[in-house]
Amino acid sequence: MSGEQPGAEPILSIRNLFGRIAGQQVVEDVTFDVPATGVTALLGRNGVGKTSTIKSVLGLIDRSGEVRLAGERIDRLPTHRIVQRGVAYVPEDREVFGTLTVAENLRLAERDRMPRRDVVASLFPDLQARLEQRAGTLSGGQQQMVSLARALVNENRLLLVDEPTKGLAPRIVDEVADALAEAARTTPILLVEQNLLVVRRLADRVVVLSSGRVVFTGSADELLDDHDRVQRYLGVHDEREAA
Ligand SMILES: Nc1ncnc2c1ncn2[C@@H]1O[C@H](COP(=O)(O)OP(=O)(O)OP(=O)(O)O)[C@@H](O)[C@H]1O
Repeated sequence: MSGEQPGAEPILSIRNLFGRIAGQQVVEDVTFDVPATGVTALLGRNGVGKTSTIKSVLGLIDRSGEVRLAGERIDRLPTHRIVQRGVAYVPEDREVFGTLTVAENLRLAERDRMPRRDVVASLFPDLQARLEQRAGTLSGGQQQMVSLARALVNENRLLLVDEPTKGLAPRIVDEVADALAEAARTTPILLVEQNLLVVRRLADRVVVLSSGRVVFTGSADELLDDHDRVQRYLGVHDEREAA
């Protein structure tokens, strides 16, 4: 957890964001900030629009509204320009190149002149032993490590990470959370996460969506300590049930 400086400029500022998929409104007038340090968790029941919100920020779906990265408007930029400005995306379902090796997957992601291979090696020692293995033959947890490593090999200003622990065994969930905690020491993260134990461990702030709209913003502890709210917004009693 980090102490946010009061009044510090947010790394991401979202105002009145709308997103559409196939003519359907899936993000409706969403407004929130991501502070310049720590982890902000984007929460909500299945299908409320968490992934669509991230995709709207990145310009991966049709969107309107105002999005600023450290004060600079990015809502009219194409996705590759947003990524070039230092926004990394770790999509849901990993999306590694299955027929390529781990090393090839990592090399393709290198954007900086001095890629941070040492950071990746120390965060994911297991991958170092598997550099020549085809990514499609890795376990789900190992593929998630590749997906995270592809983001962390570059220096970023913001990480957008979508459900990184989905479907993983508890021990692997801990490893992924360890890597995110380490990454968050230097880079702010907007994290979509269903596992509330992970949210409790990593997140400073939470933003809760319902039907494409923001229904709660506040500290992670404020939400998670309020079991009625957790039940109402997330459909589970507490973080143990959600895990
Ligand atoms: N490609 C698509 N075509 C049509 N509808 C879509 C598409 N992708 C998402 N949607 C719809 O948009 C809405 C928001 O989906 P989204 O994936 O953003 O929700 P989510 O909160 O991330 O859900 P989950 O937690 O289940 O991943 C849902 O009603 C979903 O069915």
